[in-house]
Amino acid sequence: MWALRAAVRPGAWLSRVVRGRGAPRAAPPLPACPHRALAAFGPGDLKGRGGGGRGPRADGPRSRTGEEEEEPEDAEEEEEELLRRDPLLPVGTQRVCLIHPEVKRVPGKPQLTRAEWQVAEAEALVHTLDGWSVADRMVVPTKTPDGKLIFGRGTLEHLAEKIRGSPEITAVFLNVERLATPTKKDLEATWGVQVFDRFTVVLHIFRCNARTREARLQVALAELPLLRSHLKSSIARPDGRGGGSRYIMGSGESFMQVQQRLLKEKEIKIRKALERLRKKRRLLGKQRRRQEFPVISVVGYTNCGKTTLIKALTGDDAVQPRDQLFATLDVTAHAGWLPSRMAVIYMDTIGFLSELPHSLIESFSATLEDVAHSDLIVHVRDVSHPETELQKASVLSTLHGLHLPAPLLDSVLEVHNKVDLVPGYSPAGPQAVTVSALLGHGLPELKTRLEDAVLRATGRQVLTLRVRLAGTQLSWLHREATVQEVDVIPEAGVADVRVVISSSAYGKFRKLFPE
Ligand SMILES: Nc1nc2c(ncn2[C@@H]2O[C@H](COP(=O)(O)OP(=O)(O)OP(=O)(O)O)[C@@H](O)[C@H]2O)c(=O)[nH]1
Ligand SMILES: [Mg+2]
Repeated sequence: MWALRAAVRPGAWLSRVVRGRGAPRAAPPLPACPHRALAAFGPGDLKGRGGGGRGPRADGPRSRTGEEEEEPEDAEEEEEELLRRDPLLPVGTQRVCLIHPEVKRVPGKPQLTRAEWQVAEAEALVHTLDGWSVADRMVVPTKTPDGKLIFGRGTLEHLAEKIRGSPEITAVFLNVERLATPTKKDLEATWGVQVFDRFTVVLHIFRCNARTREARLQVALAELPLLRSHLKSSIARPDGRGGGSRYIMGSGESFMQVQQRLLKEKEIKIRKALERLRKKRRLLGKQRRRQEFPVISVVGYTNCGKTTLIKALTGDDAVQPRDQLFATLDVTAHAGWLPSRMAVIYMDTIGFLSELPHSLIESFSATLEDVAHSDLIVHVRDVSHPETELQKASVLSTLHGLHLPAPLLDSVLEVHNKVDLVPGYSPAGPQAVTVSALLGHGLPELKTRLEDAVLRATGRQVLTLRVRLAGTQLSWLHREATVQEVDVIPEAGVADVRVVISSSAYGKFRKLFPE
């Protein structure tokens, strides 16, 4: 008896299914975006993040089944027009005074996030912007963080004194979700520098990192509330120069009404374009499921190492991890192989952030649709982060908000990453796998755990089947299942074949080749 090791080739069909994700293309230059953010996309990346035949290709594949709706010819030009060009933040060096309004704790109400963490996170956002640095940071108590005034008169004046007396400060980053335009203008007049809120800063980072058509349109959709608020405040100008009450000759509409109508039309167009792209994405998801590749979604807090881990698991050199918040803004698919040589697809997803501005969550939640359709979720955690537990809580609460199927939520595999930065680290529970994605430590153990979980989740099994060498059984198994090993028994004209096979494929096999 002699043994043949089965050669499992990636197969063109696999790369085809993996490829059609995301669809980045050479985007027109994005003005005023930090060089640091753009630099991370090498020239090759503009052709498609996956690169190397594995990543998404320029325009997504046409469906072989003819199910895909034809895209209108001028769709791309129309989309270009929907994307705003004027910068959200000033270009060049900025030394920011970071002001974090801290709401007094309500007794008896648990506080999930601590002020120091929120300040540290706001600082990380500032550092993501090219040329921006934090000159000073202050935690200022407030009772009304969402009110028109935020701070009382006395505090406001004290801050004004401090800011105006510090010439090195060129802007203020007020760590609130959104500032109403009139409040922003009042604060700017009092403090004598530009004032930015979290929404604008995060939106700017998103805009700079958005490469695919879907991500760019999502950003454009998230920007609409900002445009509406600017419109309202420009029209409410006390000098009356906003033109709100003037009627456009013959139209019966005031200037305000025309602008509002244009914004509404823009929103409808963006939503339509997004729906078109999402349909395409769902179709590719369906194709993947039809081919029965198990899908593993890799989720986690931003900067925890999701992309690095996928790169380590797949060996995909075109994957670009970066030390930056929100480096990944699109869900991308990458092929990998587990120890039994079963092909799987890893989905790299957008990182989570606590208190992500609302309209961004709404715009980007569709990207996480794919997570609901995966077979397994891997939750990557940066265990070297001082607030790793709070990050975990934040990720879990976002996952629960996605209304995922219960078995998927119950089977989440936790991966503790960056253990190289925590000497002697050992996880609290026995369930988590510890790795260093960067150094490649712990990956064999992780792959074994992934395989067990995938087999359990997908109802696949590892079987040894006896086949006749003369027939088509062996080639059928090669096509429809993952052949791990073939032990040929020449004298009997048969072989024992070890396969990973889904229950439906096994049913078909038994029907086609009854024993
Ligand atoms: N020391 C160490 N650094 C790591 C490890 N894994 C990732 N990193 C670093 O952490 C930073 C972020 O890594 P990414 O893989 O881009 O993180 P991400 O979770 O994909 O981030 P987003 O896409 O922004 O959400 C990079 O600088 C990586 O080199 C690790 O195991 N050890
Ligand atoms: Mg990433």
